[in-house]
Amino acid sequence: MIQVNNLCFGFTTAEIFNNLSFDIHQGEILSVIGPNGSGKSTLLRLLRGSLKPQSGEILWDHIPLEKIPTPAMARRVAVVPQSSATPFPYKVRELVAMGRYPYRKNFLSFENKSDLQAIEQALVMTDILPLAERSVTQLSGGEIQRVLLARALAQNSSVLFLDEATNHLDIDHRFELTELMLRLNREQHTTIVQISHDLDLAAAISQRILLLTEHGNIAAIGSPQEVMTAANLQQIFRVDVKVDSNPFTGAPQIVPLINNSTHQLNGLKVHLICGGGNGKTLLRRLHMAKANLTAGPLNQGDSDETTANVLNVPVVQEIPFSPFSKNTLATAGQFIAQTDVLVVTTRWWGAGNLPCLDLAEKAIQQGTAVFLLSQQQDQDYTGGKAWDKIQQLQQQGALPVRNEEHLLDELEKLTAA
Ligand SMILES: Nc1ncnc2c1ncn2[C@@H]1O[C@H](COP(=O)(O)OP(=O)(O)OP(=O)(O)O)[C@@H](O)[C@H]1O
Repeated sequence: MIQVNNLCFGFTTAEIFNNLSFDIHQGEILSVIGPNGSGKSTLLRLLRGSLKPQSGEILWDHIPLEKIPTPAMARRVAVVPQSSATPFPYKVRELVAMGRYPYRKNFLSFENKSDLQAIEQALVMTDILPLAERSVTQLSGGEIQRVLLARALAQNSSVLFLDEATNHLDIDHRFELTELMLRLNREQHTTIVQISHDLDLAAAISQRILLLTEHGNIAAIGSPQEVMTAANLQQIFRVDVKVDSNPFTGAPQIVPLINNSTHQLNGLKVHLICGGGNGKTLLRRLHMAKANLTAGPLNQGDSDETTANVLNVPVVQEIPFSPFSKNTLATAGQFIAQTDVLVVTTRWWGAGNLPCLDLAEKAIQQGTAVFLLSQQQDQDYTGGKAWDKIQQLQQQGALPVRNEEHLLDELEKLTAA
C-alpha cells in the first residue's frame, strides 16, 4: 500500500536515511522501533509528505506522494503526534473538531450531522467526554494525549500514524488505547503505523515490526518473533535481555537482565543439574555474579535449557521428553569433572532424571563441592529412591542450601577462600 524506495533524507545537521526501502501493507499494524534519534518521527513525517525526500520515492497505492493533493492526503491519514507541551488554549471539543477539517467545503462552513457524530464518538472512545468543555492548557499530559488521539479518530481515515501515543498514559488508558487500535484495525481495517518505545506492547499488537539502527538503517523488518530477538536488541540498544514468549498471547516478551547482583563469583566454575524451570532464576543470578557456567543434562525445549541458551551457557542436551541416555549422562559427567562446584537444583525426581544423583555422587568422590538446593521429600516420585540418595549424598559431604541467596553466599565464601 505504501512503498518506500531508496529514500534518502537528512537535516542540515546530519544525514538520517540513506537508501531506505520497505513496504507498508494495507490493513496491518506496523510498529517502528529504534534508539532515540534514529529517525522514527522523521520517517512518519516523510511518509505523510510533511517532509520531502532528498532522493528516492514514496508511493501510496502506486501514486507518488507529491502527486496526491493535500486535502486527499488529509482525509487518508490521521496523525497522533508526540504531545506538545504548550498547546494553544482551545477547548477540547474544538481541538477534536479539527479532525473534521479535511471534510469541510471551506473554512467557514458549519459542522454537519456526520461531523458532530464523529466528534462525539471520538470523545467517547477516548474517554474524554467529561473534559469536552475544558481548555487543553488545563489538561495533564495523558489527557492531552487522548485529545490528540480523539482528533485523529474524528478524522475517520483509513491510515493512522501514532508517534509514541501511549507515552504519557497510565496503564488503564494504555490498555484502552491498545484495544482501540486493535478494534480499529480489525473492524475498520485501519492501517496503523505506530512508533513506540514500549517493545512488549509493540510485539503484542503488531503484525510486523521495523527496527531501525541508530543511523536510520533497517536492522530488521518482519514478524515480532523475527525482529524481537535478544541478539537484535543487544546489537541495536546494547542491552542484555532475555526474550520470553508471553504465555497468554505467544508474543515475544522482553525481560531485562538488569545486573542487581550483590555477589561476585569471579569466574568460579559452576555446573547446574536443573530442569523443569527450577534452574531459570539461578542461571540468571549466577551469570550476573560472573560465574563460569555449564548445565545439564537437560531435555531440549525445557525452559531451563532455553534460559541457558539465551545466556550462552554450554548445555549437555537430551532429546525432548526422553530419559537421559548413557551417552548423555557420560557427557554430563565430563562437564562436571571440569567444574569447581556442582549445584543440584532439580526438585522433582522421577525415573527419568534419577541417574543425575549418581553424577552428584561421582562429583563428591572426585573432590568437587556439591550443593543441594531446597530438596524436599514430597517432591520424590521414585518411591523413596531419590530421597534416600539425597540423604546419602549429604552424609558423603554434599551441602544442603535453603535458597538461592544462601547458595550464592556459600559460593562467594568458596571464591574468597
Ligand atoms: N528539524 C530538525 N532539524 C535538524 N535536525 C533534526 C530536526 N528534527 C529532527 N532532527 C534530528 O534528526 C534525528 C532524528 O530525529 P527523530 O525525531 O526522527 O528521531 P526519533 O527516532 O523519533 O527519536 P526519539 O526516539 O528520541 O523520539 C535526530 O538526531 C534529531 O536531532
